[in-house]
Amino acid sequence: GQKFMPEMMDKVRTLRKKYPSLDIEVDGGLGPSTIDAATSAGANCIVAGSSVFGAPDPAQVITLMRGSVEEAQKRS
Ligand SMILES: O=C(CO)[C@H](O)[C@H](O)COP(=O)(O)O
Repeated sequence: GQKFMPEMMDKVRTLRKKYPSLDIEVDGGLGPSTIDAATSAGANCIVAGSSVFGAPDPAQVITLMRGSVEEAQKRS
C-alpha cells in the first residue's frame, strides 16, 4: 500500500477546524504506529489494508484504531 504521508496531516487539521462534523478519511499506511497522527489531526474514517490483513490478530488492530478515533474525538 501507499506509505503514510505525515505532511498531509496539516491539511486534515485545517479541514477539521473548519468543519467540525465532516467525515475526513485518511488512506495509506495506517496502522498502530501511524494512527494517532491521523486521528489527532482530525481523521475519523480510517482505511487500512496491510496493517489489518497482515496482522496475526486483525480484530485487535481494528479495535486499537477505533479506540484512537474515539480518544481523539473525546479530546476535541
Ligand atoms: O484500497 C486501497 C487501494 O486500492 C487502499 O489504499 C489500500 O488498501 C491501503 O493499504 P495500506 O493500508 O496497506 O496502505
